[in-house]
Amino acid sequence: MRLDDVGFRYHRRGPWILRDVTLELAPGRVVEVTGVNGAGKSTFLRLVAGLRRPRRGRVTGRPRRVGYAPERFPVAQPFTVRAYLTHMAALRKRRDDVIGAWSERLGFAHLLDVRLPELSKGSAQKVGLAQALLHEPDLLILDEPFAGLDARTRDELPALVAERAADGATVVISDHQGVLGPIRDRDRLLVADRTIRVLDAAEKAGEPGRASRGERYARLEVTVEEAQAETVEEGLRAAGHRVRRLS
Ligand SMILES: Nc1ncnc2c1ncn2[C@@H]1O[C@H](COP(=O)(O)OP(=O)(O)OP(=O)(O)O)[C@@H](O)[C@H]1O
Repeated sequence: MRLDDVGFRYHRRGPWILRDVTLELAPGRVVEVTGVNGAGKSTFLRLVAGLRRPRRGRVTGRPRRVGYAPERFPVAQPFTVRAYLTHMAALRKRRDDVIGAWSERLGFAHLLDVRLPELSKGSAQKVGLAQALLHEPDLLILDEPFAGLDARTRDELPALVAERAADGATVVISDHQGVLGPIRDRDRLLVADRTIRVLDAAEKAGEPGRASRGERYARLEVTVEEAQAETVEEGLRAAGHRVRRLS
């Protein structure tokens, strides 16, 4: 799957959250998405999942079977866990017995008859994971899946992710807590300065790649008329500079 020159903002006149995003997400790879709070990781994952459409550029080659677990599973629904997952399985043309298998594996089988609003954060997270996994998606997207999980499930997750990838799926995950550590062979993307770049294997998040090769940088503050801001910003980016818009 590819993203070409993708740009996104939530509102027509709102600030750009992501711009000039060009990258490929390959089958069979685990891709970790890093970046500081508010950088745009969740927004990127929603674009990858197809829940948001880019305002600019194109997303092509998205696999048909997509599983997406949001950062917070929406519990404000009047169903039991079993009824909810039965519905999700039917939507995805899977038999009910996948529910038993996933609830055992993720350790919430004893909660199948509890209503969603009554679940703890961690248990709700597990139900969110189960609905994303039960149809064996070819593109699996997990937004901070480790938040609130108990240690047993947290330890199980890297294996689960590696299994999907071994099956040929692309797995894209934002991970604040470094739980993906056991998966050594993974790609890493850094969301920063309203765009996304691939991190070198040795590079740490937050360190500009070229600076680590000993180049020197200067920071300029440039003031332009508002009507020209976008053109100037685009011109600077096109010339290869890193640009951050302040207002
Ligand atoms: N639905 C929305 N409408 C308008 N702006 C939004 C919406 N969702 C996110 N944003 C804005 O987009 C920017 C990026 O947010 P996003 O949630 O993608 O970042 P993040 O890197 O996932 O952050 P965190 O690590 O805190 O979850 C933020 O400035 C946020 O306020």
